[in-house]
Amino acid sequence: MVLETAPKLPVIDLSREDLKPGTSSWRSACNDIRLALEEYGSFVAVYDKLLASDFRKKVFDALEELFDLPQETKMKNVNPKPAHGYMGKISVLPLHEGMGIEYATNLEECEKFTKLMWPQGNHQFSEIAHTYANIVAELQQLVMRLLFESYGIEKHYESHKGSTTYLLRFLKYRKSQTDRTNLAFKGHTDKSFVSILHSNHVKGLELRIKDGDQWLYFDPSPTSFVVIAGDVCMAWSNDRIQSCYHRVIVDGEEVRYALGMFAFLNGTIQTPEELIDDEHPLQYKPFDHQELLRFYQSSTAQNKGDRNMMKVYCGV
Ligand SMILES: O=C(O)CCC(=O)C(=O)O
Ligand SMILES: [Fe+2]
Repeated sequence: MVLETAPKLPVIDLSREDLKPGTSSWRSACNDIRLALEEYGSFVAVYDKLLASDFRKKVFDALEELFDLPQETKMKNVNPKPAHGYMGKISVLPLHEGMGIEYATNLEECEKFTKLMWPQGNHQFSEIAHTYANIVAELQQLVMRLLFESYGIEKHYESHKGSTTYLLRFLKYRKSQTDRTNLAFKGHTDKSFVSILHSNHVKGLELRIKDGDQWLYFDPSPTSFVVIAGDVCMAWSNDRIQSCYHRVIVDGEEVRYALGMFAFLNGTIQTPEELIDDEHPLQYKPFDHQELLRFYQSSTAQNKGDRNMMKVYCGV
């Protein structure tokens, strides 16, 4: 149950004109982001870049058009990595359908996906997916830059940015006519470094803050993006940041459309030495993100849900 008295997620405005390196608003954004991620594993970023030229409406119209395609077409979105390709009626989540474009900041990848869905072509869709992916990648990079700077490790930021790739997922949720459950996406932590979620006006995303047993609900708005720390960020940060446990509930009759941008890293991931000290002894050995995904994939359903999976995989 979501308690009426539940605290709200921190909200951080990243659209401000004066948010420039070296300014006091930049320094306070650095601080706010680190505190939010350390205390909540998540925050709401206010970012207005979808609003220009009615672009946000085009995004959700495109999602509707995509999910209206026949089931056998959507099932052509195949990717062996976990939660990268089509998930839907074939999965154990009857209320949830998802599709994904890996490396979505590249136009060719968006075109490849579009060609699978619309062999006759749909130039507009690939443009929209590509533009959306790049807007949200820019937001993710801003968040990372602020976070690295607040830890005093800005010298590592460019290489981090250079090794980041993005999976864009399109999500649709609706109330089931037959099932009694309203749990559309069961509680989990993401295997990404960070994830950025955006949805239409329909509520559903709930998040649990560190060590708490209360669910906080997210109230969507056209300029709100939920930034969620994934398990990889938790290991990288030496447990300073806890990955955020979250789920999706569908209650009403309205269809919920959402988009998730998941950041993954190439190459070996290790905790920067600046984040290791007497108070924070090293918790995780260096690891590879793709191998972590394979480990996750080969785990039993029970281990997949284990909050200690990172410790089992690469704990010191
Ligand atoms: O639909 C959402 O807002 C959340 C989706 C999600 O948690 C995921 O795809 O990992
Ligand atoms: Fe998730």
